[in-house]
Order: sequence, then structure tokens, then C-alpha cells
Amino acid sequence: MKHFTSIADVQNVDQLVEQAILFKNNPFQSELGKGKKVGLVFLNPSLRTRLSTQVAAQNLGAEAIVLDIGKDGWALEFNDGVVMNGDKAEHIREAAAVMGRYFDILGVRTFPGLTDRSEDYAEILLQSFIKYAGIPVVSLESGTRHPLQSLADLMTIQEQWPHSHKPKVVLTWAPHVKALPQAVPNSFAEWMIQADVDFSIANPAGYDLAPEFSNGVSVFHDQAEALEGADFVYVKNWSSYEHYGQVLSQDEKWTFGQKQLSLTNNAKVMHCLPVRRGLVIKDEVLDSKNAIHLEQAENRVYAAQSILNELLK
Ligand SMILES: NCCC[C@H](NC(=O)CCC(=O)O)C(=O)O
Ligand SMILES: NC(=O)OP(=O)(O)O
Repeated sequence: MKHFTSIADVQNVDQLVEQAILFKNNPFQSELGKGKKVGLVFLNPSLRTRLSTQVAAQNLGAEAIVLDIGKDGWALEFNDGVVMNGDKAEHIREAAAVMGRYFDILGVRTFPGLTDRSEDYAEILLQSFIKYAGIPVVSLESGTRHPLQSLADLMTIQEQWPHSHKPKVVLTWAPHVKALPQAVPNSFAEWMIQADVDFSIANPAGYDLAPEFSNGVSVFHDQAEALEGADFVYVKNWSSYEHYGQVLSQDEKWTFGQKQLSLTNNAKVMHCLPVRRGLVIKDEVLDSKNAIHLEQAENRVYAAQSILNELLK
């Protein structure tokens, strides 16, 4: 593995999940990180990703150094050939190259701007870090994907499903007050399409994911129809891809509560967090035994550890 930015970078997904489960059982079995340094650069906020990746690096014997570059770093210029006479103090060409000299692996979080679809979907920011750092780069959530989250999600589903038949997994949109990225649902879909599950998506009209992420998946605009018999429900808000970055609906009928849960096969309910209680998922579900969001968050450590371990090989 050279970089980890999507499932396409993984040679053997089953083996990766197996390794993550092995790390969960014995976190200190690998010392590949000894003497190595992992830089974690955040252009946007994070709780789980920064902490779980730091713990993962430490479990491998590596040191993780965090820079909240969006807050504490120089404002970065990503465009080439510009005269930098505005508010941007440093070009990505130097910033990434310098970090490439300090670290062995670089993790980067770059949320999409949600105004220019082609710019976000070309992953200009993440690709610039890869181009100029010259070391392995791990996506800590980029414009279009959140692969460390998806790996933890797949691991969680596998742990929670002891049966030999495929589970029915439904990704459902839920309302939100802000325009959020499509990265988490895109990525979850990408991983579920390759997994041994029966996968479908429920969202209001206007919220269909980009075709390259939902190719061949059944998409329902009727949430109740989609939820019937579900074994796992992944609840998440995202802004419109079609009307790019817009909030088209705040329909509270899509808030996931007991009413929705009762349509399922006593489903396990998932969310990547942070979750807005009462708006995205109701307390009655989050505080029930069906909710496995904390298991997902816990598994972030072992997902990150298996990726760092691969890159350190
Ligand atoms: N890393 C997990 C999710 C991050 C982000 N959520 C958020 O920005 C929520 C912010 C809020 O609720 O105000 C997203 O949806 O991609
Ligand atoms: N799920 C997730 O990535 O959480 P953070 O945004 O807090 O890192």
C-alpha cells in the first residue's frame, strides 16, 4: 500500500479487517512503528480521527504529532502560478514538502468547500499533499471519502453479524441544519458495494449520491420501504450532490427514531459521529441497545492501526 485514500488502495479488504480485529485483541503485537513519526494535519475539526489515529500510532510504537493547520498553521495557497499578495502566507508546495522531511507517514483531513463540485471531486487538496509530501499519505477524511471510517464501519458490521447469510444494510439520509459533505456516505457506499452484504440507500429526492459512488445500488426515496427488514441502518446527513452543497430538505420525518427502528429487523443503528441528538437520531434510539455508534468509534483505533501498519511495511 502506497497511500490510503480509498478502498481502491487496499489489495485485500478481508485481510485488512482481519488484521484490525487482531489488533483489537492484542494492540501491541507489532513494533513496526518504532522510531517512526506520523504527522497528522487537520484543516478541519476532529475528535475521533485525531485521537484514534494518535492511539493507533502509539500502539505500534510510533510517535504521532498533530498540527491543527487550519487554526495554528499559515493559511495555505493551493493554486499554482499566483502572486501571493493576499491572505495566504505559504504554498502547499513548501508546506507539504517540509512535512515530508519531518515524518514517515502523513495523515491529512481536508473537508470539501461544497461550492465547486468539480474541484472537490478532483480532490485537489489531498492530491496536492500527496504530490508534494513525497511520503505515504493517509486520508483522515477528504473531499469525497472517509476511508478510515468506512474500514471501522465494515469491521463493526462483521463483528456484530455472526450469521452466514448476508445482512441487509441500509444507508439512510437524516435532516441537519448545516450543509455537510458527502464524504462519509460516499465512502460507506463504496465499501459496502464490495462487502458481502445486501446494500441499499434511502434519501429524499435531490439527495442521490454521485453516480460513481452509488452505481448498481437500489436507491429509495421512500424511507419506510427501504428500512423494511434491515439488519443494519447507517444514519447520516449529507448535502445535495446534484444541487451541489445545498440543503434542500430539513424534513423531520427522516429523523431516525423508534418509529423507523420498528420497521427493521431489530436493526443495529450506526453513525460515524458527531451526531446531533434529536435532529439526526432520536435519544430513544441512541440510548437503546440497538445503537452501536460507540463500537464504531472504538474500532477507529484498530482500523487506523491496521492501515499505519500496512504503510510501515
Ligand atoms: N468525520 C465525521 C463527520 C464529519 C462531518 N460532520 C460535521 O461536520 C458535523 C458538524 C455539525 O454537526 O455541526 C461530515 O459530515 O463529514
Ligand atoms: N467520525 C469522525 O471522523 O469523527 P471526527 O470528525 O470527530 O474525527
